[in-house]
Amino acid sequence: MKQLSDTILLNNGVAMPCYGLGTYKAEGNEVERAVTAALELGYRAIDTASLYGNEQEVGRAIRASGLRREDVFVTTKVWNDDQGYDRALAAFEKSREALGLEVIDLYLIHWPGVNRYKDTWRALERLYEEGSVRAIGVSNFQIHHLESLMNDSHTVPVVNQVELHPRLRQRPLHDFCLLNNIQIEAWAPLMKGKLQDNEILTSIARMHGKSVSQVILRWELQHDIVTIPKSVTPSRIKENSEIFDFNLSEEEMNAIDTLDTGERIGRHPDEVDF
Ligand SMILES: NC(=O)C1=CN([C@@H]2O[C@H](COP(=O)(O)OP(=O)(O)OC[C@H]3O[C@@H](n4cnc5c(N)ncnc54)[C@H](OP(=O)(O)O)[C@@H]3O)[C@@H](O)[C@H]2O)C=CC1
Ligand SMILES: O=C1CO[C@H](CO)[C@@H](O)[C@@H]1O
Repeated sequence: MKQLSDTILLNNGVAMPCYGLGTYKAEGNEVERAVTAALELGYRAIDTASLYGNEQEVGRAIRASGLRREDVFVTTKVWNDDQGYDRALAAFEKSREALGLEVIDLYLIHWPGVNRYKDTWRALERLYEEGSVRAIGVSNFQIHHLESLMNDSHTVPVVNQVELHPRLRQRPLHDFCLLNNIQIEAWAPLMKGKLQDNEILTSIARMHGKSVSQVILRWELQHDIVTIPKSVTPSRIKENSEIFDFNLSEEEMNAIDTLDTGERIGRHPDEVDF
């Protein structure tokens, strides 16, 4: 059975924890306390972005944790306003400074946007080649964005972080990523709490003496999806991480798979023109 500290091997050989903490809409002391609590509980990956305005607090909590730098996997992202070669390099310096970390583990293009993600990708490749980041990837990329990027570049993204939860399984995109050795990572893995009353989930949760959130996160892990639930509530930070002591049966996995309606809570990447 997987453990909280377990990692998956990315396509460049770097190990990434299969589970971590999201930090969107978590700011100031609240996010600092959440990251501290998570690291104390054994979380080893933290997801942030320049957009979230919390890199300083996230970095401070990581640096104060007493953990060795190599034991915490830090992801941040270049926002849409900073797409393009020069702007992305400058944005990276700001993120690195805000986090107070010399090397970032994973740097992602936050959204594909329209035309500039290839220039942004060249900037990320440079950061990777010079050792400022240990891995580079993308977020919210559709199959056609990935194909277009890979046709143009010798570097395959290690990760594609996309909206994914039982209502949005992302099967074709996940299959494409599996074929191309790109790790899928789920954002809004709990659909921001919207599935708490779902009957299939509540009945499976009851069977295992677990919560609906724990069942959803376990379903993601068993589908080999990296998951990063966000919470600033200490009891939920703990609850979400207690998913390494039970197994969903094939039948239960299939039952949760039937919840896929394609419903999104975020924007569709093809409808967003930044
Ligand atoms: N690349 C991208 O474009 C995006 C990336 N992300 C990343 O993914 C992370 C996770 O996604 P996010 O959008 O935050 O949504 P999540 O699905 O993780 O849901 C977070 C919400 O659920 C609540 N919650 C957490 N745990 C529980 C629980 N056990 N029971 C009930 N409610 C719970 C939280 O409340 P509370 O905090 O009050 O406890 C919060 O309101 C983000 O934080 C961010 O790091 C997110 C969106 C887009
Ligand atoms: O990372 C993010 C946080 O959530 C936002 C809205 O849900 C997204 O647009 C953004 O990409």
